[in-house]
Amino acid sequence: MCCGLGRGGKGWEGGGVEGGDTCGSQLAQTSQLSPFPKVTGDGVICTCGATSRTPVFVKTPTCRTGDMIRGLCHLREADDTSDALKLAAVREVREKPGSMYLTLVIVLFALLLFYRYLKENYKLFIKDGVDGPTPVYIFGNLGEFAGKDPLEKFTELTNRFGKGLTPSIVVSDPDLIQQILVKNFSKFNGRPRFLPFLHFEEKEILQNVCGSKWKNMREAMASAFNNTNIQKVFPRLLHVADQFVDELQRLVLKHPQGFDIQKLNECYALDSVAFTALGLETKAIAHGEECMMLQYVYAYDNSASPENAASGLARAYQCLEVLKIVDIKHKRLAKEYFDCLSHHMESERQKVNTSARPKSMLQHLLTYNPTSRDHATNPARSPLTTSEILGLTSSMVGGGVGSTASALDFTLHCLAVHPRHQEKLRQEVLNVCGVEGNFTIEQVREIDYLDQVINESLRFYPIAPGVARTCSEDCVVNGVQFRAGTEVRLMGITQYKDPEIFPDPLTFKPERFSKEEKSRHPGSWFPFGAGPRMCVGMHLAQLHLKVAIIKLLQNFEISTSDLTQDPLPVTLRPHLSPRNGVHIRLTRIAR
Ligand code: HEM
Repeated sequence: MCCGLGRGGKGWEGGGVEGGDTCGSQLAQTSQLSPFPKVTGDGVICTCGATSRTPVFVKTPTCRTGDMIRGLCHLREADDTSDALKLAAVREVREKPGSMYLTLVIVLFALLLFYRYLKENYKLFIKDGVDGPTPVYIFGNLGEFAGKDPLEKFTELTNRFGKGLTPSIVVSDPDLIQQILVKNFSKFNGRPRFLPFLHFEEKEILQNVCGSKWKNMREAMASAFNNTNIQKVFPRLLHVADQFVDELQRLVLKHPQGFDIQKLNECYALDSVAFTALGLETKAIAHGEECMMLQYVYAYDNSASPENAASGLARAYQCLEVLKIVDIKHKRLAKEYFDCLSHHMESERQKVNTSARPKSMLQHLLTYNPTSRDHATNPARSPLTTSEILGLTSSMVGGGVGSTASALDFTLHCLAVHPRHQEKLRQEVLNVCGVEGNFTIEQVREIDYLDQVINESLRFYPIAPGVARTCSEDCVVNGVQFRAGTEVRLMGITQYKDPEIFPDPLTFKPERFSKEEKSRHPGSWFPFGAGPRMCVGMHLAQLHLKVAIIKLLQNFEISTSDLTQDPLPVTLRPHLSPRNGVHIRLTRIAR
């Protein structure tokens, strides 16, 4: 076990998809308290002007940036002033030697207090017996992550400090993971802030809320994603998948030597999530990047991505949330996007009143009304407010689009570079679903090997390399001390490459997920999270992936192109995504 990484900078947790942040609860705790006692009053010499009585410039910690700049300007002015003024200043200082000394003593005392505070804080993990890299005051272990791939750094730290606990606190022990996510969920039910630049409406999304509000919203959302509702929206999914295949056909004619399929996958993910879950036709496949909703998804993901330096810093230092003002594009798009969702929600509300049965998850939410009996047994259950429904609607787009698109990217890449597995899968697909045309949801669920291929792709390229929770009360789990307020990161990625859990981990072997070989510790495989807060859209997501893959395999052979890179270079946006696109070549299967 180890501890003490500086928080922020590099990290991942997207649309509910969490990852191994470069984190450090030591730093987190440092930043929660005001670092300096406020030192003002007569005779205190500072750059703030307001409290200064003399032209002597000493930077005190109470100064804000603006004040500092102003102070520095004063200093420059002072340099240029006449000797007479300088003499006057010196005289004034000489006249008040007592106040000078007093100021110095106060400043030194404040510095001493601050140093002791830091020292105590940075001993926290040592006291609790949690081993880890030595943190630097203020910056934690942030420096160790500078210019490095955060996933590789986490793996290196796990190797250095063993499986168990690593920074802020990162857990990679299957038993402890299971305990935290499932059995001790009541003490670890919150999720750390992963979107530093939230705009007003985004605060109500499921990924961000906690406590009884989360419980009520989650129950409503879980009931909207039940099996019956998923079955009802299945024909819509087939419809979007047909558009996906039509567009592929066009791209194959235009680029017979291969093309980058990443953007089209994003469009498919948005159109399918929006049409099935919200009953909204976004038409991203038709309009591409001109689609406003797609632009919003990019901006939203970017605002949580470590690729975005401003938000990376704001994740590390909460006070830097002010940098949100530079996130202008995201702000503009968030407004347009929420206006569009509100408008759609109202029109769906009209349809609910006129049609007998809800047809999308959104319509289910609009009619969600826990009975008074439910309310008596569980007071957290209450009808949803309009802004909660809007928040849940947005959770589906924010949580579902980027992650589904990335999962499709990686699975198609794996099929392109492993033609033998692709052929085996195609044979199963054709046997069950036929060589062309539509199929039923039951047929989709029959294709076992499809599950295995998707799981193995998620193991190779985990969209969510880990998930995160916040500890709500001091507790000891499996002999390990957790303090209230600590952020706990549960790492999957280190286990997915562990030969003791997944033998021969660098080989793509879907069969390791077959029923015969499946038995493994539940805390060592959780691509959709685990416990009460796991991905609420998992079943729908799997269906989206499967339908696209089936349609594609019915129509095309997938192979590599000259630009294919294997393994695929990846990045965090904030979930794991291909960094330079997904270059494949498709060949139409002749019938
Ligand atoms: C392959 C695609 C997907 C992957 C890999 C994925 C993965 C995840 C993960 C790892 C979490 C965090 C779970 C935890 O903290 O234990 C999560 C949360 C969430 N996901 Fe997904 N997800 C996918 C698709 C979807 C889809 C299609 C939707 C909705 C339509 C969705 C909606 C959500 C929501 C709302 C949450 C937050 C749940 C909560 O906080 O209660 N996800 N997802």
